[in-house]
Amino acid sequence: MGWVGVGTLVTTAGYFLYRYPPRSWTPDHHSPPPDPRSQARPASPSEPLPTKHVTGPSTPRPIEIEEESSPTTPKASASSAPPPVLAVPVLNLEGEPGTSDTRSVATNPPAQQNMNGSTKQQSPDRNDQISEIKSQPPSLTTPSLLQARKPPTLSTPTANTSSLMPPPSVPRLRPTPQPNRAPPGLQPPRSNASSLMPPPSAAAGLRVPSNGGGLSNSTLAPSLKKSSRKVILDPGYSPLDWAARAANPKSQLRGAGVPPGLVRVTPSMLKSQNGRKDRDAWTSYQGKVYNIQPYVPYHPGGKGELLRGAGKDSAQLFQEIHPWVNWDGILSECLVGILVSENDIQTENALDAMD
Ligand code: HEM
Repeated sequence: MGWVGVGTLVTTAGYFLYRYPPRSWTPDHHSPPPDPRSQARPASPSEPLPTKHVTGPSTPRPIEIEEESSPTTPKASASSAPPPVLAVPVLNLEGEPGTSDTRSVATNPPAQQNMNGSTKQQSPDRNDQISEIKSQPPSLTTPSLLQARKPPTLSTPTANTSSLMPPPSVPRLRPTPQPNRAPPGLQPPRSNASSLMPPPSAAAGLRVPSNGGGLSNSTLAPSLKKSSRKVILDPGYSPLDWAARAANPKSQLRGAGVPPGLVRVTPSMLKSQNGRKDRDAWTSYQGKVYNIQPYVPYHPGGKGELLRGAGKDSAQLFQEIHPWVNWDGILSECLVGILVSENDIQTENALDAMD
């Protein structure tokens, strides 16, 4: 692929250099040479091509070569084969202009036919002669070199028409790697540690990760999946109102008739405290029993939700719905006692009886 591209580039460049510059050069500078060239051509007009090509404007090119290497070309022709040598340069130089010159449409088809037929037959001779010419006259100028290189391009006559197209990809524009950094003024501000913290909320001080651990997928799932089931609390029952009430020692949040100090609560006792029949609602959480009755009007989830855990352990429900809520921070003043088994109470009562 690379060689093909290089070859196409060379051929196109050579073609343009050959086509345009020579026109300006040949008529201006070398008007006389065409005559000798035309004279030299008749010597080789064994084929019909040379005659047609003589009319082509490409005649001056060979003249340039002859002018520079005119003494050499006759020598080469004399050494190898005089008549073919003279004919070969004429054919090479004239073949291109013959095809390139579009003066008359009628001349083109024969020129191509001649090119096709002649190139196939004469291409090896041309190459040999061209190589001889190159080797013999070391003082060949750049245009001569270009002309010598052109024959390979002429091997494909269609390439002349296609060569009119712009060169494939001579100027390869490599996109300069632009730095991704934006101007200093446009750079986004670095996120501080504070920006990553959750926004403060009214109950922020009351929320802590449950079990002292970080948030897990299970903890975030309920808040993302379920819509808010919060209820509209009555005036005076906001979280702040509850905090104020909990801070008041006269509130007696543990319930009336509860002895001071922690009470040993059996499962049967807990079950009886279900909030019915004018009894306070107790619930257990992590081995501790709380009186949740005073918190019912303050519960953001509503009375019914909170009372679902009345008379039993609410750890599972609590963890499923809002594990981030600081249970102990909210209900610390509602702590009644600790949950014990029925056997423990019986043995204790037996020991008390023995005393
Ligand atoms: C049987 C036990 C409980 C159930 C079934 C329950 C149910 C609920 C429900 C459904 C919500 C609304 C959640 C939402 O916004 O989508 C809620 C919110 C809340 N509950 Fe409970 N709850 C229970 C126990 C408790 C307890 C014992 C406390 C206090 C220690 C409490 C404090 C809260 C708080 C602070 C919110 C607001 C949460 C927030 O704003 O993110 N809940 N509860």
